[in-house]
Amino acid sequence: MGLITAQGKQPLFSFGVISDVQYADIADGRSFLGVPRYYRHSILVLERAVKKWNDLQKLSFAVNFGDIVDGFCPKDQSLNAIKKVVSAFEKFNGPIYHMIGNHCLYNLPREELLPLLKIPGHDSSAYYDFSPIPGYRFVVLDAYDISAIGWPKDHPKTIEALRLLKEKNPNTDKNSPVGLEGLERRFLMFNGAVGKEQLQWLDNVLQDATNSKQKVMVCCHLPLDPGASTSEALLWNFDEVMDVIHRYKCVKVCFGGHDHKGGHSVDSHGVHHRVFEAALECPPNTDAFGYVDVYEDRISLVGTDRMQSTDMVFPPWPVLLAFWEIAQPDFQSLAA
Ligand SMILES: Nc1ccn([C@@H]2O[C@H](COP(=O)(O)O)[C@@H](O)[C@H]2O)c(=O)n1
Ligand SMILES: O=P(O)(O)OC[C@H](O)CO
Repeated sequence: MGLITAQGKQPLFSFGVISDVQYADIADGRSFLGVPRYYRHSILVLERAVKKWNDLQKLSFAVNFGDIVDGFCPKDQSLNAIKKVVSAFEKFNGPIYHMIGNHCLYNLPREELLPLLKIPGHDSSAYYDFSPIPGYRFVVLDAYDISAIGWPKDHPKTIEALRLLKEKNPNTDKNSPVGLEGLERRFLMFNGAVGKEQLQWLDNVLQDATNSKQKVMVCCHLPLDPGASTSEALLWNFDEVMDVIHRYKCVKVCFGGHDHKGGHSVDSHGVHHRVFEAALECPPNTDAFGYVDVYEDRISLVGTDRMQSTDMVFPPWPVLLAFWEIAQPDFQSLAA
C-alpha cells in the first residue's frame, strides 16, 4: 500500500517513541511491587526500536520519554552507561528529542546530563519546544524542575521540593505512599513538579501556538492525567499544568512515561493522554516501542508487541466548545 494508510490518507509526518529503557549492566530484578525488570535486555529493545524506525524510512524524528539508565546502575558506570544508551539512540537516521526522568538524575547531575542528551534550556532547566512542520508544535516539559533529585542539595528548587514533600508526605521514606489517600499518593520523592517560570513559559508557548493555528503535543516523563496513570506516578502539580493546557484548545495529546504498565485516557476537555509501556519491563525477546502517524484530525500510535496501538481522534469543534462551556460556565456571560 506504500505511504497510503488503511484510511486512505498519508500522514502529515510520523515519529518514533520509546520510554523507560532504564538500562544497567546488572542482573534482572523487580520493582518494589514485584514486577520483573530486565536491565540488560532493555538496551536490546532500544536497538530493535532504532532498527525498526530506520527500516520504516518515513520517520522525521524520535522522542525518548526519559529514564534511559536505571538508578541501580553502579555509580562508577553511570557515565559509560548513559553514553552507551545515547549512542544506541544516535544510530537512528534523524533527530532524537530526549527528556529527563528520575532515574537519569539518580545517575548524573543536570549539568552533566543535559549536554549528553543535547537538551536545550537555560540554567540547567530541561524544557523546550520544537515544530516539525508549521501546523504542529511539540512541548517537552521538565517534570523534575521542582525536585529533591538532580539539583544541588542547597539549591532553592531542592529546598522547595523537600518543603512540599514534608508537608504532603509524613512518611520517613519519602518514596513511600503508605497512609496517603487517592491522588495524594503522588507526593513521592521519585516525582516532581513544573515550577512557576516553566508554567508561564508553557502559557506563552500555547498562546503563540494558538495565534499560529498550530496543534500541540505535550511530552512529559511524568503523566498528567489520573485516568491514564496510577496516582503514585503523577506529576505533583499535574492539575496546575492541565489548568494552563485547558485554557487553550490547541493541545490535542499529552504523552508520558514513568508508569511502566502504560495507559490511555481522554480528559474532561477532550485531550488525549497516552502513557507509554516501559522498555525495561519487556521479558527477553519482547518489545515495547512504537511510532506515531500524525494527521489533521487524529494521530495513530502503532505499537510493537507490549506497546498497545492507540488511535486518538481529536474532538471536533462543537464537542470542544461543549467541553469549554461545561468547564467555564461564566464564559458566555463574559463574552456577552
Ligand atoms: N508502592 C511503593 C512503591 C515504591 N516505594 C518506594 O519507592 C522505591 C522505588 O520504587 P520502584 O517501583 O522503582 O521499585 C522503592 O524502593 C520504595 O522505597 C514504596 O515505598 N511503595
Ligand atoms: O521507574 P521508577 O522505578 O521510578 O518507577 C516508577 C513507578 O513505577 C511509578 O509508579
